[in-house]
Amino acid sequence: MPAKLEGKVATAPPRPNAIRPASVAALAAVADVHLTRPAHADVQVTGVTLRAQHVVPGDLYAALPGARVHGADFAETAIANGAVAVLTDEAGAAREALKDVPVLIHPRPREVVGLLAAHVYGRPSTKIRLWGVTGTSGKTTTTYMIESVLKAAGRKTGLIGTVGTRIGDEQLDSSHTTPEAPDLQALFAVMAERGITDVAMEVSSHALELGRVAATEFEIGAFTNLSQDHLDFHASMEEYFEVKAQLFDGRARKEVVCVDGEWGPRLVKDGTITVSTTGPATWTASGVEVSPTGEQTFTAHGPDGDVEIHLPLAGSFNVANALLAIACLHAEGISAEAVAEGLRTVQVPGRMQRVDEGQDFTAVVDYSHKPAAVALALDAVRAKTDGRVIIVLGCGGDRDRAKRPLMGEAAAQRADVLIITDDNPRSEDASSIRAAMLEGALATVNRGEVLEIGDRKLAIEKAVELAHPGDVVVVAGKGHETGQEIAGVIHPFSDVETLTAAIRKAHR
Ligand SMILES: CC(=O)N[C@H]1[C@@H](OP(=O)(O)OP(=O)(O)OC[C@H]2O[C@@H](n3ccc(=O)[nH]c3=O)[C@H](O)[C@@H]2O)O[C@H](CO)[C@@H](O)[C@@H]1O[C@H](C)C(=O)N[C@@H](C)C(=O)N[C@H](CCC(=O)O)C(=O)O
Ligand SMILES: Nc1ncnc2c1ncn2[C@@H]1O[C@H](COP(=O)(O)OP(=O)(O)OP(=O)(O)O)[C@@H](O)[C@H]1O
Repeated sequence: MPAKLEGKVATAPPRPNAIRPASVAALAAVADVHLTRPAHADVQVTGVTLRAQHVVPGDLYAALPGARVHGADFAETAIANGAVAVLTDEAGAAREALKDVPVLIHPRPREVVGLLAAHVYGRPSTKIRLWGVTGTSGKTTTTYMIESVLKAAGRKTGLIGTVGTRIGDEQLDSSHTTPEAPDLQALFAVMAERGITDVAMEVSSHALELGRVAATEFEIGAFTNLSQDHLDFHASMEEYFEVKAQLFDGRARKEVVCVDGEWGPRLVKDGTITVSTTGPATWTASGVEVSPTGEQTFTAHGPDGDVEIHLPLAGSFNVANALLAIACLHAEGISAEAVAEGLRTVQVPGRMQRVDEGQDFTAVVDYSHKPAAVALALDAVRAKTDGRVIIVLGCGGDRDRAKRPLMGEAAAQRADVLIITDDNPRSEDASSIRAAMLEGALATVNRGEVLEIGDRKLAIEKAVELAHPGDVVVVAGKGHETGQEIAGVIHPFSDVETLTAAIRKAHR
């Protein structure tokens, strides 16, 4: 019985026009894998994909063993869509559906799929300059900063990350922060084909662990910070760190590391460029001033002198993100003028984004969905108000359960009103997620009151209703996202739109 295809399938990623076909025999040699049917050695492969629904004629279908299903369960669909060869493991190769196609067998096929895709698409990462940013928080923001400055410097840029993918000014949706290896290699090839010279990209720990950035050469590897997250996927913080550290094992020609906190210093070796907001480093900042609307000015001190920075983003952590971007850009010879200009105009959707309907309190949407980020976001708004801080906060389902009480704790310690609500419960019972957050919130010294309102729209409306003049309402967790995933179905939901509507409805 062929497996049931998933209803929710992300849009197929773009493919390059110019393809250099490779024979399955050549691919078997590249990845040093066993080819089951040498009689088919000349079959020509023109693309690679690991999603059966995205196969186009001429593709190698990578049927990977997954945590939920085996890719070989979808081989019939892949072949019907035109797959001419399959990469899989021994178990996959035994499937009846594969009896007539050439099969490349590897004990861990995920490890070689990136290499094969890079070969088929002509090693595209060597044709562009890749700026890779990893770390728990700040990846999106730092890549947006790098992209904005590179544009100001006249480069043709691409961007790959959580909010979306950009090829020049064309915007595509992202289903992952870092795409799967074949999609990523195809994307690099498309970007190179369209004359993109520089690509700022987020490198998630999932990507490093799952080989999504195999056969990818980075010009710059940058590290923001590490705090608790994804402990459903990584066994411990130490393992999580070791995975992040893979970006600094020779894959990048230049390494730039934020050494604030305990983890960054462990990545420093001879030649590492460092940045810090708290101690000595190659790049430091001084004279940080915050305007009433949260914009920041500061002086960045680097090896060749100072750069005056005006940043339209609130939060002290954005000074750290900016320093990291500045250090990367300086290492690549980008002028101080372009750095100042690009940072002066940078905008990052859903990150400390203000919603201003002329109301008498401040309203902010922020993508903070990790305990450390919640703490920093609340500290940042607290520093700017004499009023109360009200936060609407949830926690995702089917992800790191250990962080739920810590999210509740971080918020309850800092907010005058914490409204615990839902945020992508996915397949889980939303009330049990809220209960775990509540447990953390009630186990600490609360600054104020804690409410529980599951319905996110009602929770946001309640926050607006409770706000007094001069207060700050923070709607945290979803940032730029446009949907709420409940029981496998994505319901349209935007924090910015909901907050805007709530303020208008309340005539504030
Ligand atoms: C832990 C993780 O990342 N898992 C990814 C992994 O899942 P898996 O190996 O278990 O695969 P599976 O779903 O069992 O499927 C097995 C094989 O069958 C294929 N298949 C499966 C179903 C189908 O209908 N058709 C089909 O072809 C799949 O493509 C796959 O090759 O491979 C799948 C196929 O690409 C991914 O969808 C899946 O991402 C899951 C859904 C996910 O949510 N990942 C998140 C956590 C993630 O990667 N996040 C990071 C960033 C996190 C952050 O920084 O906050 C990211 O880079 O996005
Ligand atoms: N350097 C930083 N240190 C701590 N918190 C940060 C930092 N930069 C951003 N944040 C917080 O994290 C939130 C997400 O920021 P951003 O999207 O840039 O991080 P990210 O690493 O891309 O996150 P994700 O991996 O979840 O996509 C922000 O809204 C802010 O609250």
